[in-house]
Amino acid sequence: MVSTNEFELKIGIIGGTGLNNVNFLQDSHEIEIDTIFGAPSDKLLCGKINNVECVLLSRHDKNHLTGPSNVNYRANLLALKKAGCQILLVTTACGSLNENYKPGDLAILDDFIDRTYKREQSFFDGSKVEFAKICHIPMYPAFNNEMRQVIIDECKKMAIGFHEKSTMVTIEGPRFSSRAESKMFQQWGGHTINMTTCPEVVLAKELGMPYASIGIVTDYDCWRDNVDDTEHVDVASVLKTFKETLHKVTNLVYEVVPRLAQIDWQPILDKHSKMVENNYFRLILIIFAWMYIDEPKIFLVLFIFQISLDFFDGYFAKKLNQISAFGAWIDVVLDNMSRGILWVHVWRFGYIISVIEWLSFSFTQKNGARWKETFDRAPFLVKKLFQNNFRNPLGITAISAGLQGLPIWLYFVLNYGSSASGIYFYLIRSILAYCVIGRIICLCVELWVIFKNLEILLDEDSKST
Ligand SMILES: CSC[C@H]1O[C@H](OP(=O)(O)O)[C@H](O)[C@@H]1O
Ligand SMILES: Nc1ncnc2[nH]cnc12
Repeated sequence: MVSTNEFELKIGIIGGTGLNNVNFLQDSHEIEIDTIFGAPSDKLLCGKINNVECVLLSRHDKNHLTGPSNVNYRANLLALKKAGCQILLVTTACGSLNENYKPGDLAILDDFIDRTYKREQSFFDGSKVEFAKICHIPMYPAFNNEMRQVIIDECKKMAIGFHEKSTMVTIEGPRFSSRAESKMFQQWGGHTINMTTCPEVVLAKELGMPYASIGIVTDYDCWRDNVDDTEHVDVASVLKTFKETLHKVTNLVYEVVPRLAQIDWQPILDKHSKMVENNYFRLILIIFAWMYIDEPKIFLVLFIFQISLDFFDGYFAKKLNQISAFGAWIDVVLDNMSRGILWVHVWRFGYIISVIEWLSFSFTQKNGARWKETFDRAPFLVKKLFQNNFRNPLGITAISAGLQGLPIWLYFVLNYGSSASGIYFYLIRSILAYCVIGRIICLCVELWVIFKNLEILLDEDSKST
């Protein structure tokens, strides 16, 4: 039995250069997975190592036709997550920036220096509702220490030449470094150098997937003085050393995988379910607020409390790396529910607003690749609204004032507004006018989303008949 506490571990393994077309899984079969960020580098190979479920993905595809800058790292990680993997074990062929890290050695990464500049570094780029918030993910520790310790223990047992720590410098490539760069990276404290750790390690963190990387030192890059020019890195030398080292890596993975399955991963991955519990609490508050809708004081306390819970939940989720696609989804569901209750109460035709909100939500939840197309060709207003995750004057007017603020303000005016006089009267009316303008902007965007997606659905229907 390989699971602990009913938890069935599935390990995602990303094979780097030299491991492109090596199938070291038992009972394997291929599956194809698409993601909202596009297709991964290759089909996924599902199988087992010592009875532990694993999913193998070739980083550069089986034929190594995808260069390091063109790897769709987001799709790769999301596809492995979609395939049910909770943790990621990866390999990377790397150069050495330190005399002690010899070709043929293994380096267990513990830090990185990012020198890439052409890659998508985050799922949270504002283009997907599933990843709608801004995510300032902490990067210490970058690599999972439980996994690193298992790899280190197994290297010791197997008497493999290895290094417990390694700061990886990831360059953009595809070219190797110049000598001046290579020497500079040494001075920066880099031990090893490759072209793929970034943004892979960053994206794994964003998805909350523990990640460990085994570096296979294949060359001394080009910083060494007084050596023959033929001893500096080139693709042939990388592949030659890799070939000689391949058995070490696969043997190590065979030993590491069952040991990883003995770790109790549940508490480590539990951060996610904690967020779900907070959302249950929010749901209860919304239901109570609903029950007290005719008693404004109680209603407003409960309602504002659940909104602040949403705000702090989002804030701490980001700080504690507890962000999940489910969290983002349930957030919007609860928002729509609570607003729906208000709209129906404050206006006879309020249900129409709620229906429009739910309809546009249902369309933005569609994962098909064509959803992205709708945004690529969006009118100016829509693009502007989504810019910087709604953190722009138009976004704040539409989302904060129009979408969130207007129904609460209407409720407030309905219960307290009529007694206001003098400057308060004008203040209340001015805020109301600002919120109404925001709601009209929202309405335009929602209607655009709905009609654009209806157009796509009808188009798909007409093609299939
Ligand atoms: C073919 S040499 C350069 C290439 O090798 C490494 O690939 P990976 O990290 O996927 O093992 C390195 O990062 C470069 O992409
Ligand atoms: N010297 C090097 N620089 C960048 N990537 C590498 N992959 C293997 N060796 C490398």
